[in-house]
Amino acid sequence: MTILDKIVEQKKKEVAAAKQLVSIAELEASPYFDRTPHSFKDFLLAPDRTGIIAEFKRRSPSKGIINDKVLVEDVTQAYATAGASALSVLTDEQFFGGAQKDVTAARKVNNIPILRKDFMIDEYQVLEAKAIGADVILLIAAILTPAEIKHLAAAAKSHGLSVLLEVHNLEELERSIDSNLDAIGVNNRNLADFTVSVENSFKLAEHIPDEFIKISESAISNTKVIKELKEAGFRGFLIGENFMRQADPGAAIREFVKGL
Ligand SMILES: O=C(O)c1ccccc1NCC(=O)[C@H](O)[C@H](O)COP(=O)(O)O
Repeated sequence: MTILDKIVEQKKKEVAAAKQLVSIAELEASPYFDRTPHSFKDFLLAPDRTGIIAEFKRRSPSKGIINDKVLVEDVTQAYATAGASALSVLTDEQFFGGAQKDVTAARKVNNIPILRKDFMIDEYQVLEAKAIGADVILLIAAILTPAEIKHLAAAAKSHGLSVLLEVHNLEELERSIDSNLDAIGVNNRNLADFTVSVENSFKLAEHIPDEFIKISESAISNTKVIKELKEAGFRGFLIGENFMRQADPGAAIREFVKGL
């Protein structure tokens, strides 16, 4: 069983439990439910921002604890002030040490798009994303069928949320394209064995249709590679560990953007 299988198995249990605890009517009663989300595309294409999607990530299956000493409000505000185009906040607790309340805490102090970073398998989680104040959801092709992607992307759109599809190879990309997607992210981390290679983004770039914003995800640790990715057509750069492993992730992003 791969780590991804384990995460999905756990996620199914969590979603079933959440449905018993919080009804859809209660999610819809959240003060954030009627909020108009920020457009992921608009912020990624804004010339005065960096294209960086800066991630708040306490730990991960591949690295264990990365940083559990910092506050989500402090780090995400520092990310936004440094020029991040969007924030990514992990809400998976078991494997990443995240929480849904982290998104709401980041929402209260930031005015740029927030990606609810989790393993989405059910429409209920899309409603949760809206209720906690997120603007963007992630759909991971490796764990979803084309029909599930279509359904979840349409559900997100109907609530004004942007949709980022994550792929790892050409087969996933070709079977998952859908008109309700806003952006396609190439994950440079193989989620089955955790090996990383930014080459994966360069390899898949030309296969991503132009109507979708191209995003490169994971293992981005220097500004030289961002310049090369931009030349290959990428407009978004999802960076977590490179900032979060520092005692002060805000200082780390400030230093990083000087090199762009
Ligand atoms: O990061 C992991 O170990 C991981 C393991 C299994 C599934 C997903 C995983 N990461 C999710 C991500 O996609 C990254 O958090 C994100 O792209 C940022 O990557 P990085 O800059 O390398 O922290």
